[in-house]
Amino acid sequence: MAVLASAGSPADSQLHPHLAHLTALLALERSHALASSLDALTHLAPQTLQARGLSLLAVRLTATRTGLGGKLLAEFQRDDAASFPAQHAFRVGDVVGVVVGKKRAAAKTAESNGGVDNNAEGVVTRVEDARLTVAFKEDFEDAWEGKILRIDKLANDTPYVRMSAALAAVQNQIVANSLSPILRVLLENRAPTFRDRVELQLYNEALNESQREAVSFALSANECALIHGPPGTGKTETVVELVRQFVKLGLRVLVCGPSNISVDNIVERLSSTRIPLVRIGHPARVLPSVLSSTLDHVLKNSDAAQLVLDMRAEIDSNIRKLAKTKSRTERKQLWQANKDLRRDLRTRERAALDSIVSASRVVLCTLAGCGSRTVLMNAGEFDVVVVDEASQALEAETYVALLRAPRAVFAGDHRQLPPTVRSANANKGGFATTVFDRLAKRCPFAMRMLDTQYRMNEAIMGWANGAMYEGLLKGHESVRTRLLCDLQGVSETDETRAAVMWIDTAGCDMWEAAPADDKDLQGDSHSRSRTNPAEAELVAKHVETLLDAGVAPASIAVVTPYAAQVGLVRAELATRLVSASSRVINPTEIEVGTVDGFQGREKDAIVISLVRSSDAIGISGSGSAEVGFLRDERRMNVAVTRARRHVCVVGDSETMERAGGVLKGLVEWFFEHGEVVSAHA
Ligand SMILES: Nc1ncnc2c1ncn2[C@@H]1O[C@H](COP(=O)(O)OP(=O)(O)OP(=O)(O)O)[C@@H](O)[C@H]1O
Repeated sequence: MAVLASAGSPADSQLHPHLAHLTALLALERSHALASSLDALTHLAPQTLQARGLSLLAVRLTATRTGLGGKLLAEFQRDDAASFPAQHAFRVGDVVGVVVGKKRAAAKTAESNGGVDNNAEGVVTRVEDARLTVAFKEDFEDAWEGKILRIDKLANDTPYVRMSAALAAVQNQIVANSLSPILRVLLENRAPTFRDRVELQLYNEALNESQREAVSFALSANECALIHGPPGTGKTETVVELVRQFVKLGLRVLVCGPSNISVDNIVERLSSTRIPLVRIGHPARVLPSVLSSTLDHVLKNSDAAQLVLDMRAEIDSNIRKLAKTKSRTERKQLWQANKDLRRDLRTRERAALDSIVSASRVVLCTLAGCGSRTVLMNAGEFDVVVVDEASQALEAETYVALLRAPRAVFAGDHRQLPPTVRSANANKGGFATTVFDRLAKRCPFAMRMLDTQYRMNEAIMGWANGAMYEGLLKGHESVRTRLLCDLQGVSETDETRAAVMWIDTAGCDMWEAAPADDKDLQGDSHSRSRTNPAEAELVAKHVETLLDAGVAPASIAVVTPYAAQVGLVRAELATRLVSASSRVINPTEIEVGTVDGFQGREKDAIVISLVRSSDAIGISGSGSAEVGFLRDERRMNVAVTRARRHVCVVGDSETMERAGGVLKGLVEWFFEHGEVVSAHA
């Protein structure tokens, strides 16, 4: 890959085999992720792109302001000032590119974002009916003034660039023999070591025994420790306590997760403590509740902000003058003045940002965010990195964070789904295997499991406990017997009294629909191809029964492994619920999604549509039914453990039993411990 092959890179013979393998897989994944966007942008007609929601045509620059970091905040509207097409897919946080005219220049390679030879890339900060606001690092006003423009949604290449750079940096450390202790454990197969424990003075006295043990154990790790948190066991609570303990010891902590939401969950809980912390990340991409912890916000309220206020005022006054000036020469001068002012502003703000970051005891950002300039400036200054949702993080992206500290704690659950990998070949090569997976397998002694869950009725927990957690999980007494009928306004019915239920389609000829294209066995495309219309009807009927008993729509979610089934269930719910005229329910309040998309979430009632149902067709030579990626036990684990009070599986028990393994066990457990109803009933 480009980064490893660059000047000063090690010779092939010095490449660490595992890093070389990861680098190759990263290249596959990156080109797969960028290819579809690149293809569309360079080969589809502008009108087609607009119809698909990927481009906005015939727009103009209507206003500019100066945002934090000297960024140019540009507002765009359609030339006719009308609303944007309803189907557009532009969202806050998206990376977009602006082109003068209607056509994009032909792509060169996938190396630049989307392959376009245009560097006017920005991040969407606001989406309104007829106005789009985008933040740019550079000035483009003079190029866009008075012109008809086109805005395209681009693939975000930044994470891939940062992962590449991290792998190359680690490789260089190997050559220089300067690997940090945590990287030595990972890449030289050294065993993690632990020091003597010290007595703990907890901030959160409510932590249970296993949470306390996990905190104390992680504090004693010299290189790394794993905190295994099955669903609802208070992983985040534990991580928050751990971070506070690290700070108490005088350490500087970098807290990361693979997604913005994983980071924000911790920011939300940590910000109520008095620890000086800062959340690094584009404000457009963070939860509104944590905005006040973002670097941009802290900067705005710092002393340094005063210094730059005058400069901003001058820029904005130039912008006002520009609106009144007709002279081309004068306009050019004003643009140039603003360019210079913004550059100056950026330099000053950068210095201020760096001083805020270095004064923070705790810095929080995504794993890929650790490769940003702001964090890089502080490289080497962190004592420990804490990675939450580590079992959802690509190994390559984890290295971006691991380069910043000698020691790490990983929290996650390798019994739930791994990170999504789009390229089938990268997946086959093991790109979804996480650092957490590797360490949990190689060094189980470096892991502590949280054993008390605060989410599920005991019957819901039961199957997952046996199948995934060696029976070590306990239900806290506050949740052990919780049912839907205990909720206010919910009446007692067979359904609301049942924690675990199976609506069985066996023998009902409710077959799955033939896949549209079964050739592509890559996870998501494969999943998109399966539906089961009769099952969708049963799901909608069950949801209606729950609503009739008084369960709130927002307390119910439907999950299914197959993306195509999501659409079918939504349509079925809309038809069924809207046609019942006595009901004042908006069917969209009931969340319907894929199992993969619902990881990390929970609801009082979960209805699972299994989809797969076949008789002789699809039975393999071994006699087991072909059930595709439903067989992944981690997917079933995630599906079932989203529920607090009620989980209802709608599916064909015969097909599942023939599939064997975890699915056979699921049927047996539900049939023994739950309410079973035939779809015939
Ligand atoms: N020791 C405890 N005593 C009482 N409640 C607790 C305790 N630890 C966690 N909880 C509660 O359990 C719930 C789940 O906790 P938390 O969000 O930390 O879990 P998690 O493991 O991060 O969840 P997920 O499975 O979604 O990753 C929260 O409502 C939290 O307040």
